[in-house]
Amino acid sequence: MSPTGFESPKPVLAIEGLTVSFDGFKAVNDLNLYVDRNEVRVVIGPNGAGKTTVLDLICGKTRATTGSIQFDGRELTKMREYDIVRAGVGRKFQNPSIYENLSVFENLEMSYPKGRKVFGALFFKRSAAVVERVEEIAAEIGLAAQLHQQADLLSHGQKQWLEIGMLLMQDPALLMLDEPVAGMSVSERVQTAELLKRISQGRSVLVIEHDMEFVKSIAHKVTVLHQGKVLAEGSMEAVQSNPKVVEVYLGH
Ligand SMILES: Nc1ncnc2c1ncn2[C@@H]1O[C@H](COP(=O)(O)OP(=O)(O)OP(=O)(O)O)[C@@H](O)[C@H]1O
Repeated sequence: MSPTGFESPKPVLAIEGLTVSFDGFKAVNDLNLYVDRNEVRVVIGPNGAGKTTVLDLICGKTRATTGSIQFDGRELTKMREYDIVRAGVGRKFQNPSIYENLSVFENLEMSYPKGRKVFGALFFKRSAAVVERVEEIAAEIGLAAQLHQQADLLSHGQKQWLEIGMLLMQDPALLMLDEPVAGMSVSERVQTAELLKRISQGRSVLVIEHDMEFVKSIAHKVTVLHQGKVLAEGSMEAVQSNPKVVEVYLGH
C-alpha cells in the first residue's frame, strides 16, 4: 500500500510509442495502449484502422518499426513468436485452426504445454494430469458432452470455442481474439460472451470486434482505433456518444 492508500495496479500490457511502417505507410502510428489484469478490453474501429496489425505486433508476427510492448515486465518487440507464447500470450485468429479429423479431446490434449521431460513412472501421472486438464477446459468451453466427438461435426460456434479451449490449455495471462463471434448465431454470441466473462477471471482478454451488441456485453473498456492511433477510449457509453467516434465509425 502506498502512503496515500492508493496503489495504482501496473497494467499487464503496456504499449508505448508503437509504430509500424509498411513501405512508408504507418499502419500503427505512435500508439499507446494499456491493459489491466483481469480486464476485457475491446478494440473497435473502421476497416484498415490497424486493429489486426496491433495484435500481429503483440504476438510477434509483425515486427515494430519503433516503440515498446511490455508484457508482465518483459519487452516483447525483440522476442520470437514462440517465446511470446511461452511468456503467456495466446492468440486466436479469425479462422479456427483446429484438427477437424481429431476429437475434441485430442485437439485439447495436443495443446497441453510441452517441454516437460517424461520418464517412466512419471508418464502415468502426467497423462492423468492431462486428462484432468482436458476435462476441466472442455467444461469451461461448454463442450464436455462433445469430448469424444470428431471436431468436424461441431457447429461453427463450437469450433470457435474449441480453439479458445486449445489456447486455454496453455493458461495464457493474455488472450487475444480477432472477431470471435463473426458468423455465429445469436445464441452462440450470448454463450461466447458468457465464456469470455468466465475466462477473464484470472487473465486479461483483448478482443477485436465489430458487433456492437457483443462489445457492449463484454467490454470493461473500449479503445477506438483510427489511422493507427487511439481516437477515443473509455466505457462503451462514453465511446458511443463521442462525436469523433460516430463520425469515423459508428455513424457508418
Ligand atoms: N503486411 C502488410 N503490408 C502492407 N500493408 C499492410 C500489412 N498489414 C496491414 N497493412 C495495412 O495496414 C492497414 C491496417 O490494416 P489492419 O488489417 O491492421 O486493419 P484493421 O483495423 O484490422 O481492419 P479490418 O477491420 O478491415 O480487419 C491497412 O491499410 C492494411 O492494408
